Amino acid sequence: MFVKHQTRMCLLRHLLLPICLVGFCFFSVVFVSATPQEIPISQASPRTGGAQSPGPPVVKVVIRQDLNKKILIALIVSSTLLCITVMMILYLLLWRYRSMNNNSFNGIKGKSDSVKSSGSTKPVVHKVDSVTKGTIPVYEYQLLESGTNKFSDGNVLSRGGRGCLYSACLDGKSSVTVKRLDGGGETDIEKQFENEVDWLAKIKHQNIISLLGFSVYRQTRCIVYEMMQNGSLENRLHGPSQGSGLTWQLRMKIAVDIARGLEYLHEHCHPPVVHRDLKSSNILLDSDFNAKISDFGYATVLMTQNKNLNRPSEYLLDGKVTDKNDVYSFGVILLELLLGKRSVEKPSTEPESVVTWAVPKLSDRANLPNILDPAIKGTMDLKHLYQVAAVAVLCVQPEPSYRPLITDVLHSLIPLLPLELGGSLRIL
Ligand SMILES: Nc1ncnc2c1ncn2[C@@H]1O[C@H](COP(=O)(O)OP(=O)(O)OP(=O)(O)O)[C@@H](O)[C@H]1O
Repeated sequence: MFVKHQTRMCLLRHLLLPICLVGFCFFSVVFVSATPQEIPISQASPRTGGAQSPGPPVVKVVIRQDLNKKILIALIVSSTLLCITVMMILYLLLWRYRSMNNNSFNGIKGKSDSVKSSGSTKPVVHKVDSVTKGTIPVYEYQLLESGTNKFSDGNVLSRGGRGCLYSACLDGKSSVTVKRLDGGGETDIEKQFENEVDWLAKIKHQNIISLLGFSVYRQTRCIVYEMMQNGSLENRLHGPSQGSGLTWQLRMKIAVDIARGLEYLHEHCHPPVVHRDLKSSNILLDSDFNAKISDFGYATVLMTQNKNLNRPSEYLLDGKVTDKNDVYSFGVILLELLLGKRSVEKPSTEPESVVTWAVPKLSDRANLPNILDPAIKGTMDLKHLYQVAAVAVLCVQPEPSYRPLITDVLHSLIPLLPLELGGSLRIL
């Protein structure tokens, strides 16, 4: 409503000048037409007595010079009117073209007609109705531009396949993360952008990344998220620190956090949501190592290509997507946490999935301590280790129906996590 009102006001403002000019011309015409057209000159003879003799005829004298002047005025007025009408049409067309160009986005299911992000340089944040419920702040592009030092290289957190991620300071205090996607007209990027914003606008959970807002400017789409200071789980496990900062307990906390986020998607969202792109690079860690699931770009989009080898084979075969797909991906992450190996190792020849590498070895649990991530060797109760490994193997079963529900996974992990980290394990 607010945005519609604003649009109407803006239209009125733009039309005011032409309306005034037309009004002025209209009154000029009325005024000219209201002046006498003829000047009658009567030459009546003096009346004598009661007898009335027919007087001489009234002579109407039309002054020729005056007539010419009126024709001239009429011509000027009509040509001015014509000019103004043409100008008004051109002006309206130009205004419409400019507003379409500045805000060509028709996504978020039509809601972003309301996105008025480029008209002014004022750093204003509007709140508009989200797709379904709640509100999503719409940031002015200029605010994001200044918050990221004009999207400078110094602010780049990561360069992804679909765009760059920047750190930004929007209110002068806390920092946020801005994902900038260029090529918004391309349907693939547009769809992912819409998916991401649509889903995150609806989903609010402690273990799912928070959407702070978005912006649409020409072909550029930006999504603003909360800052996750400890980056991705992938980077923590396989980056320079090689998992040394992640203790056994912290790894269990991360596993439980992910399972909680997934349980929310599968069991508490109506209809259930399948993430479809769960992997360690999409698990983000905040300053307290709380894990949150991110990247909902594929949450409902049917994939034609499968870049993610974390995904189970049936995904490729018949394209059916069930919540068990996410359970498989969760199992892969659990194996990464236990073994410290990447989901897909890329040696010189064939890439090998951690599943095909680890599952045969895990058939004999006595092998487990030998293949465990060296960073956590000897730091946990062996019974707990076997239990977690058994859960991981169940999750990556080739047959989806043999995999457990994420809620069962969660409830088998909670007793292994200390009370102070959100589990139910009491350490005496
Ligand atoms: N909110 C955030 N706070 C801090 N770092 C983040 C945040 N979001 C993403 N990152 C970092 O940026 C990396 C890339 O994230 P992004 O979502 O841009 O990936 P992507 O471009 O979708 O790549 P891919 O398609 O391979 O998943 C993450 O792995 C993480 O390290």
